[in-house]
Parts: sequence; C-alpha cells; structure tokens
Amino acid sequence: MSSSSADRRAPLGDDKNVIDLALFGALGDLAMRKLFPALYQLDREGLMPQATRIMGLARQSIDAASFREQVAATLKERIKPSEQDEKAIERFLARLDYLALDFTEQSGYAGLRDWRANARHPMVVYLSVGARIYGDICRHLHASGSLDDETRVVVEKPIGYDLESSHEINDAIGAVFPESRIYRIDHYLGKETVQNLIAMRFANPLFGNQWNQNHISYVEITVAEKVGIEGRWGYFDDAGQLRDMVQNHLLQLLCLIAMDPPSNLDADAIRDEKVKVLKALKPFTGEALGRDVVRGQYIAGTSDGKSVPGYLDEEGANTQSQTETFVAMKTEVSNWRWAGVPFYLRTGKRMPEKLSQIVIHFRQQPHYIFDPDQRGIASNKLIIRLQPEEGIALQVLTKDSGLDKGMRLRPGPLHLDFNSAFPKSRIPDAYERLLLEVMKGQQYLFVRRDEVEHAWRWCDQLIEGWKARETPPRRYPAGSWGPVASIAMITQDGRSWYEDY
Ligand SMILES: NC(=O)C1=CN([C@@H]2O[C@H](COP(=O)(O)OP(=O)(O)OC[C@H]3O[C@@H](n4cnc5c(N)ncnc54)[C@H](OP(=O)(O)O)[C@@H]3O)[C@@H](O)[C@H]2O)C=CC1
Ligand SMILES: O=C1O[C@H](COP(=O)(O)O)[C@@H](O)[C@H](O)[C@H]1O
Repeated sequence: MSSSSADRRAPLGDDKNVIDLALFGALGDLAMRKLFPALYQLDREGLMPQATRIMGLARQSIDAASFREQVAATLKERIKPSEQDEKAIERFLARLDYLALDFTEQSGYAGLRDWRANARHPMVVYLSVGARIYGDICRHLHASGSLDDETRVVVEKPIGYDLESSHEINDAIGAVFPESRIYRIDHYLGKETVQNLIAMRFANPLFGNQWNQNHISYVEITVAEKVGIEGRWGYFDDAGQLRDMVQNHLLQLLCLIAMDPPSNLDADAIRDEKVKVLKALKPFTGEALGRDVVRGQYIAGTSDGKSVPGYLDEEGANTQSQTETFVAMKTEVSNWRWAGVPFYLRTGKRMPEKLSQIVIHFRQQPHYIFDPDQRGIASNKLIIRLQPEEGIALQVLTKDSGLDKGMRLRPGPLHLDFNSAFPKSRIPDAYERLLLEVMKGQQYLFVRRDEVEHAWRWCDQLIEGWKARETPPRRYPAGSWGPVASIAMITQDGRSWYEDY
C-alpha cells in the first residue's frame, strides 16, 4: 500500500480501513493503560469502520464477557468523564472477543485461524508482549495458517537488548513478514508536537533556512519523567534509562531535529534521512565518555511533597544494582549541517516534573550594537514542548517598553499553545494516531529495521565504554533534576539547561 501524502488525507472511518485486530498481550499493562483507551477514542471519533473487529489474546482463561468487563473498567478509569459516551462504549465493547492461549505453544493458534476463517479484511497483529517471544509468535502464526499476504504486524519497543539481540528478533519477524508490513512502534513519533516538528521545519522557510551550524549554537533535548519504576523493576533493571529511553525516544527526537529535508513525506524518504543522522552520530571515545556522559541513579527523596523510596528500595529491587535511572550526555552529529553544534540530551526517572522539550538555541548576532551591559542577554530560542502541555514558543529579543528604558532589550516569547490556539481540537494520545496509521497501512511514523540497528550500534559502544570504566552511577535525590555532574557537564561549556518551565 502506498504511503503518499495524498493517501494520508483519505476518509478515515470508511471501509477501506477495515481491519481485524489481533492484540497479543491484551490483559497486560500497555494494552489496558494505553491501547484500549486509544482504540475507544478512535471509535468514538468515528474513525473506526463499523466492520472492524478486535480479538484480545492472553494467557488467562477467562471468557469474552469478563474480558469486556475488564476493558470497560479500564475505559472508566482512563477516559475523561466528558469523553465517556455510553453508546460509543457499548459499540466499542461489542467489537471485542477473547482467546486464551499460551503464545509459545502452537496448539492454541487454531482458534485465531478459525476466527479469521471467513474474514474479508486484512488482519493487524499487535504484539504487546516482551520482544523475546516475537519470534515464537510470528512462527506459530505462520505455521498455523493464520496469515495472508496482507497481514501487518505491530511490534513494541525495545527491540532487543543490544545490536546482536535486535538482529535476531528482526530476523525472526522478517522471516514471516516483509519490511513493508512491519510497524515498529516508538510512541514518541505519535505525539502531536513531534508531528509538528516536521511541519514546522519543512513548511516554514524562516526555520528551514536557519537550521544549521551557521545559525544554531546548540540543541537541548530533555525527557524528564516524574514517575519512578512503577512495578516494572525486573524489566527496567535489565535495561536502564539508556536502553529504555535514549536508544529509541531521544534518538528519534534527535533524528527529527537533525535530519536533512526528505524529498517527500513518504515513509522511506523520511527514514532514509533519519538513518543518515544515526550513522553520523559521534561515538564516545574513552576520554569523552568520562567528560560528556553522566549516569545517575535516584535515591530516596520527595515527589509532589511526599517521601518516595530510592531505586534500590523499590519493590522487587536488588540492592546491589548499578543500573542507571538517569543519563545526560553531550553528543554531536558529524556532518556538514551540524559540525561543532553540541546536542545535549538528558532523561531520567523521578525528576521534579514530567517534561519533554527540545530547545534550539540560536547564535547571537555577529555584530552587537546595543547596551554593552546587556551583551550576554539571552539569544533567540525555539522551545518545542511535547508534554505536559504541547506547544511551541520562540523567544525573541524586543525593546523594553517605557520612556525611561532607552533601547534596552527584553527577551519575550512568541508563543503557540496548542490547547488555547486550537481550543476545539482534542489533542489525541500518541497511540491513537499510531493505531490509526496502522489501520490505514501507512508506515511513515514507524521505525525501519536499519534505524533500530544503527541506534543500537551507537548505544552499544557507549555501554561497552561504561562497562570498561566500571564507574558506578552518581546518586541524585528523587525529585531533583539529576546528579550535579549533569549540570556541571553543560556549565563547563558556558551554557545551562533551559529551566524557564
Ligand atoms: N507498559 C508500558 O508502559 C510500555 C510497554 N512497552 C512494551 O510493550 C510490551 C508489553 O508491555 P507490558 O504491557 O508492560 O507487559 P505486561 O507483562 O504487562 O503484559 C504482557 C501480556 O502478555 C501476556 N503474555 C506474556 N507472555 C505470554 C505467553 N507466553 N502466553 C500468553 N500470554 C502471555 C501477559 O500475560 P501474563 O500476565 O499471564 O503473563 C500479559 O497479558 C513490551 O514489549 C514492552 O516493552 C513499551 C512502552 C511502554
Ligand atoms: O517507552 C517508555 O516510555 C515511558 C515514557 O513515556 P511518556 O509518553 O509517558 O513520556 C517510560 O516511562 C517507560 O519507562 C518507557 O519504557
């Protein structure tokens, strides 16, 4: 199916987009917290064709009625009361069926094949389970005769633990599905402002012409989480913040900022440009690793005024763990556009706020004519806020008003807050957009195999360097912005993390 921009404007709730969705891991955390609420919203908005059916698959042997009850309960909990529409909920629940099986055993798959016996529409298989069993599921789906030439598969991150394991997993999926029918999710690509990054960069010559090392001094990407480990200690401790967040979400954001303009909006045109950025990321040598990368782990502190435990005291914790819950780094994209422009990245759990934002710091004017005392006054910044409130602000210098001020400068924002600028349009959750794109068979918001693998290659050399140095993570109190060293890392360059939240 084509990914052209014209297709993206096709009517959405029409028959063309009918699918059967087979959701593996339907009773799990992601499905209940994110996927069912997103699917419900699509249905409520009239974007899910009437004939679309959803089969939940999981291990527990419950019947379809109690599965629907569990989904109804999660909708009640997760959807704003003003968006809980009785009729829409009823219609949505009626689409659901349930099949209990062990995903690693071939025998149960006959039930899925039978469900599809007279189906006229493509099936989308969504693997909301750990990546280690993606291969088993794909093999059994194939061997049981449940697939056809139109079946698409959606896989969650992280794909593997390093380059080698991601190769194995991608090979196993690729043995059954061609790349054109594999949808690798990175839910940050479904966020409203991330979409806007593409619009803003490539629709506005104002930015397009300034987007390089001649005009940009440095770039900051912060993805701060207020939550801790939330009962996922086992998974998280094997991964750490670098694998959990940097390998995927932060590198995808960096790619969208740094990539060259694609020749069109087709999936491969965009992905080709992203891959070039990943290939150009500067590896960390021994010396740079100590100077330009900070690993941290939270200790007890406060969150929203309440005491919270440290990472090593969380439920299920191994008290010797050296896993990082925070990473800050200075990296560079070694190409003509970005040579000499640092990209400062930081992400951590148990920070004071949930805040994801990108700040582009522009260079000062080459010749300065204003009050010498104000010479260091803030330069232009473009602040792209992903969450909590989506918006874009451009900080510009204007004249301070008042008769007694002379030609004094004042930094102030030109601000676009999406909620107040477009009050009638609800900002959809990332998963809504991504599920809709899968239904339409559009891949441009999904990650191609080579992107995942280049991102792993870069992270692997960093992790190898950490192992060789054996430096323990630096401690930071829960509720702070991370280890002091992460602040020193940027201040030693005469800069600071943008903190005008
Ligand atoms: N949760 C999140 O916020 C995020 C999750 N992800 C990714 O999404 C995927 C799902 O994560 P999450 O929902 O948290 O995981 P969970 O462990 O909560 O859910 C997995 C589900 O799959 C079922 N399952 C696992 N193995 C089998 C099996 N062999 N046979 C039958 N059922 C099985 C589980 O059943 P049972 O409980 O009986 O084992 C459970 O219903 C993972 O790849 C994760 O990395 C990505 C981003 C965020
Ligand atoms: O993929 C993941 O993302 C979440 C953060 O997502 P957000 O949309 O809430 O910013 C993170 O908490 C989780 O550890 C990670 O696996």
